[in-house]
Amino acid sequence: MGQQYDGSIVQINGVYLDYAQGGVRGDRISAIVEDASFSIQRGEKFVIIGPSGCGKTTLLKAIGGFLLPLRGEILLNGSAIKKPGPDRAVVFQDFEQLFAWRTVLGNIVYALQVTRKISKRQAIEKARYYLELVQVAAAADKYPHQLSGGMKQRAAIARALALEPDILLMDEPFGALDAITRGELQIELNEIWKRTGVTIVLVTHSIEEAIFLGSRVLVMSSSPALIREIVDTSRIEDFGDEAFSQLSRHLHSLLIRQKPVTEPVAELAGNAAN
Ligand SMILES: Nc1ncnc2c1ncn2[C@@H]1O[C@H](COP(=O)(O)OP(=O)(O)OP(=O)(O)O)[C@@H](O)[C@H]1O
Repeated sequence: MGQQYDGSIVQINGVYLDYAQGGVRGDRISAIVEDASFSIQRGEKFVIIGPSGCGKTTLLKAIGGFLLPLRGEILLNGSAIKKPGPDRAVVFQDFEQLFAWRTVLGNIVYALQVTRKISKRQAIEKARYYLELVQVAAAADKYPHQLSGGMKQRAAIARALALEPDILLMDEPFGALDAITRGELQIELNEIWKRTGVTIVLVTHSIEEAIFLGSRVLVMSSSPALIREIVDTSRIEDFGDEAFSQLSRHLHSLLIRQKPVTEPVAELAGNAAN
């Protein structure tokens, strides 16, 4: 509204989000997300972190088009988002995202056939390519109940990628996995991102995961649900290095102590608000 399009893949201008119908009461607004403004660049891994219940999923839902802003606007490639679409594929935390009565391959072929005008042969070819990419090709003919949690998540990621969306929206995708599988999938997600260049918007509770996966990390606060800071984490490669620890302390202080750290992290973190 009045804000010029800045060329980014997602541009959020003064957005208020609420689940209540008619949440505006006179001048007062009771919103879950208040006055959010930021942009997500094409091809970045944009991570959203914040205390439980602060509105991370709500923000993701709004980018997905499942929830329309009470005020403000969300632009996708310069046009206001009005509804969900296959240009934004979603992966949830829940293991039960696949149709139980279809095989892994069948799940992906079905998703492709309802969203893309391609033949069954092309859909199978594409599905096999993405199953290979996320290293779950051996389970192509299995049903979801025959898979481990990690394999189900891989299959859900393959299905989302097969749609070749502009944006992959991921809501705590590894939150229900054991630590070892989670670590493996984090590494693989970085590899998949390097190979596909897809824009990823990912919600997590984990500071370590946010730094490891994110190009930038948006830190939200609760009550009120505002954006505290957007931190540049693009140069961090490894869990072990000093820069990682420094950013981890900085995010920890924003999230847990809710006050800025005194050490000079600004240079490292940068102020990446756009
Ligand atoms: N469908 C809904 N209807 C009404 N209120 C909702 C709905 N979904 C979420 N909320 C409320 O909106 C607020 C933000 O929820 P949201 O799920 O976005 O938070 P979150 O930061 O993702 O939380 P968590 O980290 O615990 O998953 C919470 O107070 C929640 O109770």
